[in-house]
Amino acid sequence: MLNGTEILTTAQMRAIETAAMDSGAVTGLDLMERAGAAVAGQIRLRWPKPGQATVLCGPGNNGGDGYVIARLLHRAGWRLRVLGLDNIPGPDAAEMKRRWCEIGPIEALTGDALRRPGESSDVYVDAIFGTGLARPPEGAIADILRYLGGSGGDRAFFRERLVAVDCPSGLCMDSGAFLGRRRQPGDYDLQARLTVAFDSPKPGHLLERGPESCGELVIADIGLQDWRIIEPGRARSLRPPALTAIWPLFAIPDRRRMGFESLKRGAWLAKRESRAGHKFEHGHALIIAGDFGHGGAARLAARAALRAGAGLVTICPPRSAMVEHLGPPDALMRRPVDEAADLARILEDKRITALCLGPGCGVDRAAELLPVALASGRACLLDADALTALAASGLEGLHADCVLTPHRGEFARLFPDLAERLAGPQPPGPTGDPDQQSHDRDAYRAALAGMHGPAFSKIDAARAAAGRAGATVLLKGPDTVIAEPSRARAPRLDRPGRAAIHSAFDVPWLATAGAGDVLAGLITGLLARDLNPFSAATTGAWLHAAAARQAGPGLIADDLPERIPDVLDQAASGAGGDP
Ligand SMILES: NC(=O)C1=CN([C@@H]2O[C@H](COP(=O)(O)OP(=O)(O)OC[C@H]3O[C@@H](n4cnc5c(N)ncnc54)[C@H](O)[C@@H]3O)[C@@H](O)[C@H]2O)[C@@H](O)CC1
Ligand SMILES: Nc1ncnc2c1ncn2[C@@H]1O[C@H](COP(=O)(O)OP(=O)(O)O)[C@@H](O)[C@H]1O
Ligand SMILES: [K+]
Repeated sequence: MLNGTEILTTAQMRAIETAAMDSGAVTGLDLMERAGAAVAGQIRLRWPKPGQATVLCGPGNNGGDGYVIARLLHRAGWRLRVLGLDNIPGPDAAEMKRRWCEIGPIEALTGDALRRPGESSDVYVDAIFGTGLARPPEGAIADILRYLGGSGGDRAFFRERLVAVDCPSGLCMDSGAFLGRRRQPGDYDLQARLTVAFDSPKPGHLLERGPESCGELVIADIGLQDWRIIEPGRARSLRPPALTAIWPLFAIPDRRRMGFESLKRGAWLAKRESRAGHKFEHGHALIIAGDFGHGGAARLAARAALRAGAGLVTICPPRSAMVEHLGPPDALMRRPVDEAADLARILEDKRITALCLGPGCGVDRAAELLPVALASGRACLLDADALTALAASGLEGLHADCVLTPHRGEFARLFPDLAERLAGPQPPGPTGDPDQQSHDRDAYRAALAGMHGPAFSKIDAARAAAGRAGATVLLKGPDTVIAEPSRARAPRLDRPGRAAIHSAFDVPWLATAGAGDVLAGLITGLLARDLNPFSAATTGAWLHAAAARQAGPGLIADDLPERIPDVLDQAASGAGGDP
């Protein structure tokens, strides 16, 4: 299991490489040789018997890596076909290309060459584009990428044989979107068996289409440690399905420290054990429930808040629905809340440290109670109906101790413009595929021409939302992103708050009714225990997925809180890994 570590944006990665090269301690050629050697080594590990490899080299340094890989595989006894472009790449890639040319020929990088009958290879190395992808692939290269993605009917063939250098080409490493393609899974998206990335994962390896497209992800050390901090003992190889990590991410390259922050979960647990504290020292969480017949969601949240270690948890349905909450757990307290004044009265008790509003609440009731909840200044977890109410009120009254936990639909209600950007860039035409939309081809090309740089990512969206809300935002999904507002006194665009990705692609059974309510309860319990909003949200996301992992397929939301003790036990003993 992978422990929490840093991810780097492509800009940060470039900053580190530049710092390393500027120091004079390492050259670009050295780095390229190491990168190529890492990929060739991983290939030889998986295919111990030398076979035939086709290496596809693009116009930049990613292609340079490809020429190194070809040379090293050739030296190891492989038969090589190298397809490349007739361009003059940067000096390092040009030198690697020259060294390959002393060994063998370069064929033109065209679909026809790739498709030539009788030229089947055991391994195809995709060294076309890496971090330098600046716009959607077009023309012959787009054709090649579609072919590798199975447009010739060979999807399974390439999925077994494709090794991507740094990333599958066309994937935007800052967002996990295929540039110029639909954000949803598309036909012929590249799917590699293995991706070898350098130094650190990038957001695109973990978000959206990245995990599926990359296949097994190996992070190769190319000796850039001195220009960043590496957490001791960190795992360096991972399979996306096994990812459970929290990945703090900072936007500002800082050569001394790239911003890793251990969540110190072990220490946090130990602190709890060592406190000879009264139950109130572990906080008191209030869970607002809805009308009769809708109490299940709030009860799931309440159970989760108890399991997360809140000292006390009180559920607050309307008086008419109290009877629905008379069953277990007996640890749960019950108090009726019919209207805002009732809630205000309960909140006069200063020992109440956090509230959860939204699950099963009903939009009208959430709208009525929201102002009192927010005005109380208590830590507030807002989910489900509270988010709908919040969207209608224009985010009014939010403060820094609030955590919003929208899924995509709720996010779109709260931040329609951000959701729209996140759904794009959408090339014109119903399918967005120029081959299927020939009448729209000109418009498509015009749109592509205007596209530069990384696509707007889920991290960008969550960060912008957190900045706007002045609160922590957890945007749900298999690639949950958590962002906090800027902690700078005056919010600065170039200094956003922390962000983390929590990857749960390996537990698709978590997408089940009520799972979100449990997450809301876990985070509320942690808020009640005085974790700061960002830590509560990241820790809650981790606990949630870890519980789902333990429960396995067949999970229903009710199972999740019951798994928490085992998850905590394993985390405390180190067996479950420190997220
Ligand atoms: N910078 C370094 O020192 C190192 C870089 N390495 C490799 O270098 C890669 C980054 O290299 P580059 O920055 O040269 O970038 P890439 O090789 O990823 O691609 C950049 C080139 O492709 C062109 N390009 C971008 N999008 C295009 C499109 N849609 N259609 C046609 N051409 C397009 C650019 O104009 C540029 O010529 C990394 O991913 C990694 O594989 C490694 O060798 C390690 C060391
Ligand atoms: N494919 C998936 N794999 C893993 N986790 C997922 C997946 N889809 C959704 N989730 C997680 O499941 C939970 C579902 O929450 P939500 O959408 O609010 O559902 P509900 O309202 O039914 O509880 C969230 O924590 C989300 O991150
Ligand atoms: K690549």
